[in-house]
Amino acid sequence: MSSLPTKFSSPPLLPGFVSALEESLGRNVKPTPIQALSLKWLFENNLKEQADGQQKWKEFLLASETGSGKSIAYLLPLLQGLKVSEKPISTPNSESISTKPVSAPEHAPRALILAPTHELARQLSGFAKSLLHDVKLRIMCASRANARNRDQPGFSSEVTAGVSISPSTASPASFPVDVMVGTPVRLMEMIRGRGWDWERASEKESRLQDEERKRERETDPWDTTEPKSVKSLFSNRKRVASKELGLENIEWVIVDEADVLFDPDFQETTRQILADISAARGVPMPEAASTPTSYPFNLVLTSATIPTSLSTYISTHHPDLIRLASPRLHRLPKTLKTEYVAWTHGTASNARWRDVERQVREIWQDDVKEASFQAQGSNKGQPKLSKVLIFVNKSVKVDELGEYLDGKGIKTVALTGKSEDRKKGSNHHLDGFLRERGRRRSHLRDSDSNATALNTSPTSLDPSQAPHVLITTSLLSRGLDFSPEIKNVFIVDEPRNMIDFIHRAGRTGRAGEKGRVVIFGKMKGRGSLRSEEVKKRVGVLSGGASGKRK
Ligand SMILES: Nc1ncnc2c1ncn2[C@@H]1O[C@H](COP(=O)(O)OP(=O)(O)OP(=O)(O)O)[C@@H](O)[C@H]1O
Repeated sequence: MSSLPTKFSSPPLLPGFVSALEESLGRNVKPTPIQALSLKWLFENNLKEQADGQQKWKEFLLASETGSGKSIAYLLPLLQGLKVSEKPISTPNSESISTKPVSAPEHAPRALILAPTHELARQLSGFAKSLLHDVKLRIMCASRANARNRDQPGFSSEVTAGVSISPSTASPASFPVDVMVGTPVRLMEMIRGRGWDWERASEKESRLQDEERKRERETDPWDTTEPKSVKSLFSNRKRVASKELGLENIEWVIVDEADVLFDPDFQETTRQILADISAARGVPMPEAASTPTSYPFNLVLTSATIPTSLSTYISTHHPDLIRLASPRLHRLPKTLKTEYVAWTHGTASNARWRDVERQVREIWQDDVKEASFQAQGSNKGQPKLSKVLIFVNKSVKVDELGEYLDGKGIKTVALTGKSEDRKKGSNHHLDGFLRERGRRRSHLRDSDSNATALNTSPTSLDPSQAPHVLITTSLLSRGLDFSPEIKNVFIVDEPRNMIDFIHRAGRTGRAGEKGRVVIFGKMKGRGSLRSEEVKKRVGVLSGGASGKRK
């Protein structure tokens, strides 16, 4: 362990990556434990092999607690690997383009990043882009917002590093994409050809992604067995449109949130994509192989939790995969405090919502007290109130709670798999809740007065005008890097299992910041045994620290 790198330095990293990291995360940024492991094993070894001319395809698992920086842990080796082996970009007049077959797919990236939701795909592509201010590579998010109109060729304004492509000037050939980020379903659409029933595909994707809908059966809340597989997403589809994504150039595949993407719901699609890439690169995979699989590309899986299904998949198919795990895997981040709140008005929905409202208001009262204590006589104006992220188990409860709080003058964003806003493909429905990183933010940090002026207009500070509460199901519990303004996560319904709990709780207390998880439950009398059990199990995840009961 002593030989693990303790700083990001160049070399081995290209100087542009070090400056981008410092710009985004601060001058004295140091690798987190999982990043140190990845720099050593994934990055340095790769360089050595490159130097010896003996490069082999690698398989890695990066496993560490939520908010511990797994994205950078894989992005650095990936982006540098692509940059170092980059070939000169073709110009529009070059031979390679003029001889390109008319039917060739629009994009032939060198890397794919798979994520379970389009919100995460979009955030990851933005995150990768923030590392590419100086080192230029092209990132594209394969979200629906970028999909071509069915009747109109061309593609819409897109995310690239350094270059913004607009529909009028965009030519995939003149701006070849290096990294494509997307959900398995959307990527499959691009690989196999869109047209195999777009509407049904999107409906099914929403259904798969909405944990509440796929797990709305009564189970032991601590049961981590996965739900039954759904039928193939692709069996009955017509393929009419041409393929948008060529796979023959792919050298890296990252499977983010691998435990979800290899669970029985997604596994078929994920593995189909891997098999398609393999075949495109000249190594067809035998059908229904339960034997070890060697893909002709680097494969990196990441996860904050390793359920049995993922572990079994890895042991069966990738016995040589190198597992890099941080010491705190399957623990809650150290900076996360857990608290328990008893239902005081009974457990019927409306009674519960009153307790939830009370807790939200208490947090804001504390914020006001804290702000006035800090201001001490100086007139600093309206205080900034914390944002609260609330998880419930069912979509119908998301809507109910949203309506209740809105009725009480607390503006909310209530999101389920079916929410219309999600279908637009951008992340605007999460504005104010997701973390913003990159040049703009670090510039704001350098000039606090400007930041204050920009972010604290009276309307944006007023929770009856600007949403300070986000309500959702487990749908948004995976991978999203929420703003540090979300200091409180409420777990209103009993968590279905500990894996689900870890991911929900882990939306706060990220990157060493303080966070608080409030777990509601029946704390006395009949039905309180469940809460006792929850408390015990959460205590184990926190390293034995017991939470406070109100
Ligand atoms: N070395 C570092 N120092 C400080 N902050 C960091 C560092 N590396 C990453 N971060 C920040 O930590 C936050 C969490 O990172 P990231 O989203 O990659 O975590 P994660 O491990 O993937 O979490 P999850 O399991 O929830 O997906 C991000 O805001 C990221 O910018």
